[in-house]
Amino acid sequence: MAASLNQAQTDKEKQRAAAQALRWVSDGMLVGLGSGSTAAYFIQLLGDALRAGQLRVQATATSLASEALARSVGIALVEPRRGLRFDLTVDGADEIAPQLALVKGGGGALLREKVLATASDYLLIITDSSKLVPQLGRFPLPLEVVPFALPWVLDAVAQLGGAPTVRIDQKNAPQPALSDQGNLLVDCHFNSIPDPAGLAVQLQAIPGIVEHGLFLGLARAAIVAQGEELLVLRPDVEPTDAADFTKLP
Ligand SMILES: O=C(CO)[C@H](O)[C@H](O)COP(=O)(O)O
Repeated sequence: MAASLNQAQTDKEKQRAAAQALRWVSDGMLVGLGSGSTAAYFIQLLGDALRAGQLRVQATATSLASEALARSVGIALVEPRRGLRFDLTVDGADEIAPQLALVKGGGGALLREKVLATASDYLLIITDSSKLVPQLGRFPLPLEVVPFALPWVLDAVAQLGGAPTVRIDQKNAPQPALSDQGNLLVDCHFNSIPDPAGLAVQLQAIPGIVEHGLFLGLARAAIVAQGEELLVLRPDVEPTDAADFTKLP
């Protein structure tokens, strides 16, 4: 695992991962745009490439913030519709464990992120090295929860050992943070998640949880910047130097 980095080093890694991801975008693709700071770097670079006439793509974003950024950099957006599938979705992550098991939703966009990941032929994750973990659970697992169901969801998650807390809107404390869909966000402090698939089944069975932040079996590859290295991680494949790839592996 990487030594801890300062903010400037982390930002540099995020930018390098995002720049590599741009090399995997082909002309004419329909692209899903992720959320968070690493995805924002990618959206900006994609906008640069479009304005320079190097690429033509259309996109859909996983959050209102990413949608606004995409518009501002000149990316043509398509609305959700039946039959719509994405060639590639590029998104960040809060944790990456072996086999590309992920925790996502630190930015509260987990529902739309999972919708687009599932509607994509290729989910590519881009992160700095701090996101690599041997096991999921150190980062609090986010849930999107229907407000009416909150008390019972908190009881049920506490019984699973998740030590749930309702996320606060930092700009409007002590008001709770709301997702783009107007739902509440609950962060679950499991500390370690030895059986992510089993936990996902248990969470899906709790009424009122609209979505959880475990992304299992969805990512096809992750580009992880680690200092000067750029690694491509894939399930069941040894990490590879990103320089070996100029298109989707
Ligand atoms: O899941 C997410 C948002 O819901 C983000 O992808 C995740 O929080 C990573 O963010 P960042 O790139 O800022 O580290």
